[in-house]
Amino acid sequence: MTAIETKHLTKRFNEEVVAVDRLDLRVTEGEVFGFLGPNGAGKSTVINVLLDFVRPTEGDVTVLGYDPTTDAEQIRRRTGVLPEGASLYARLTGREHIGWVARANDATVDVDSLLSRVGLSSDEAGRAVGDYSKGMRRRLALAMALVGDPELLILDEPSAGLDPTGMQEFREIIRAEAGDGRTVFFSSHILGEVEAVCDRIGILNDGCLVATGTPDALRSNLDLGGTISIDVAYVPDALALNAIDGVEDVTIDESTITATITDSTKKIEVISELDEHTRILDITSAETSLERLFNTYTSSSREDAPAVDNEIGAAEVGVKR
Ligand SMILES: Nc1ncnc2c1ncn2[C@@H]1O[C@H](COP(=O)(O)OP(=O)(O)OP(=O)(O)O)[C@@H](O)[C@H]1O
Repeated sequence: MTAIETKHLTKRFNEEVVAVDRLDLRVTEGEVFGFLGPNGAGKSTVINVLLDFVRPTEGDVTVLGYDPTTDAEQIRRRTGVLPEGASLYARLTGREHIGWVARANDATVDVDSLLSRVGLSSDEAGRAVGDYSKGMRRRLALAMALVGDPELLILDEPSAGLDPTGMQEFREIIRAEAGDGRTVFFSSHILGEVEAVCDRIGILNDGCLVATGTPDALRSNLDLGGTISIDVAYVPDALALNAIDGVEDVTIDESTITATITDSTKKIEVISELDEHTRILDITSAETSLERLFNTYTSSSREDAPAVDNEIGAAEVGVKR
């Protein structure tokens, strides 16, 4: 079943600002969907529309089968939200925060067990939030979003401001909470975060969805290739690697030859060419990072964004379910 669907969703704030432009998006129930885009791409606006904090200018939206403009209450009851700048009260303890959210939502909750799911010990739960680290605050805010056991979790930039260890811990918690069929929709401009956690990614640029798919499928669809580094016994005098179509930037560092491969099928030609002229000792091949893929999609202006080719208007390149 579909957890989130938008059809031709457009949000204009005024004549000049088109924050979301004819967005067609489908998130399946139970998947972890990463909504990725640079600052100002329109991610928060979409989230605000899903929760009826902002009304669309045009288009249709359903969340868990409900229309936010008429049934926002139903959606909010079934959805846990971690907003970008979730505010906490310095004098209240972690436990008191959870109790307060539970009362406001009329939910029963085992406070300590919920807090331990996000990595806050019973001892920490009793401390005032003013003493919490950034990571602890973020984890508490996530626990608040989990009160009531929501079907859908919407996380807006969940790891903002966390250090790499904090981000890693947060990723693990999100992955664990995504079990049991819960849908997770989270926005980020940090590619590594999305790549590590999500089943599927949608890349938003200038209010338009420019690609959707699994991280692997997005990478292979663009065939951005990667690099190959080959350790050789000696570097041959004449090397014709640059002459191979799809091979660029050949560099030699002592006995290591490295080349950028823009067409991944050409790796084997590079190896054969070297094998003919020297003795190969070792081969290291690295695929293109999703970083490059992200840059490829988001560095383009709306006019020259990569072609889109499916019924929802973005390059859907495979769904892992
Ligand atoms: N209330 C508003 N009034 C006018 N313009 C707005 C409003 N809210 C957002 N915008 C504009 O809409 C565009 C999209 O903003 P949005 O906050 O949705 O992007 P974002 O992808 O969430 O960015 P970030 O990662 O920086 O939070 C931006 O140009 C922003 O300035």
